[in-house]
Amino acid sequence: MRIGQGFDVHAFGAGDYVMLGGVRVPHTHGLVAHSDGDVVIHALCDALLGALALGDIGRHFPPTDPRWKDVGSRHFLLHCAALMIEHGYALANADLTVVCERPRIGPHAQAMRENLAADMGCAVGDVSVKATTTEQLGFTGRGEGIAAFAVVLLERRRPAIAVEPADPPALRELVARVEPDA
Ligand SMILES: Nc1ccn([C@@H]2O[C@H](COP(=O)(O)O)[C@@H](O)[C@H]2O)c(=O)n1
Ligand SMILES: C[C@@]1(CO)OP(=O)(O)OP(=O)(O)OC[C@H]1O
Repeated sequence: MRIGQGFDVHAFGAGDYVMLGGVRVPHTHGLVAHSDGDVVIHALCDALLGALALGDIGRHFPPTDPRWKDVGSRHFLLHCAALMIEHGYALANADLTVVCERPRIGPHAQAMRENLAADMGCAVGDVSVKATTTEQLGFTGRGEGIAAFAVVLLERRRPAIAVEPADPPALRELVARVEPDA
């Protein structure tokens, strides 16, 4: 078994929605980022990479690389899930906490869980999405941005297989064809 944790922050900027867990959530602001700014997925990617001791999201997708400009973060998650499979691990469970005053996360948590589970090739019941405010304290409390924490546990459930870096549809096909309980 391997454990990993991840943390990310993005500041609010211009816009009228935020991407969180692959869900487009209407809001009074957007998130400033090189990619789509999905702070939930970035924290989850870092937790997966941390569990595998493979560095961090910026090592795999440098924020200076124009290829990742405005890219949807589910691409990054599929890549990390493929690395997990390549190294012979499956997700036991993931537990995520989103920290912000607004937007409210509760109404969107189930849709986020479904997206994240689909991208990691696991059951929705293995992915938890929680939220909290910081009681108006600190940068999240002042409404300056969103923070997210992720913890994952990986189980060695299958032999390692070779995975070539690939486009999102190919990564999705790879994740889908590996049964969660295989
Ligand atoms: N952005 C958020 C923040 C919180 N929630 C939900 O509200 C509950 C109470 O939050 P406190 O910070 O006052 O403890 C929390 O447990 C979440 O269920 C939310 O949906 N979105
Ligand atoms: C996701 C990446 C992609 O270039 O950029 P950002 O969207 O700015 O997000 P951040 O969490 O600051 O950095 C990680 C980068 O890999």
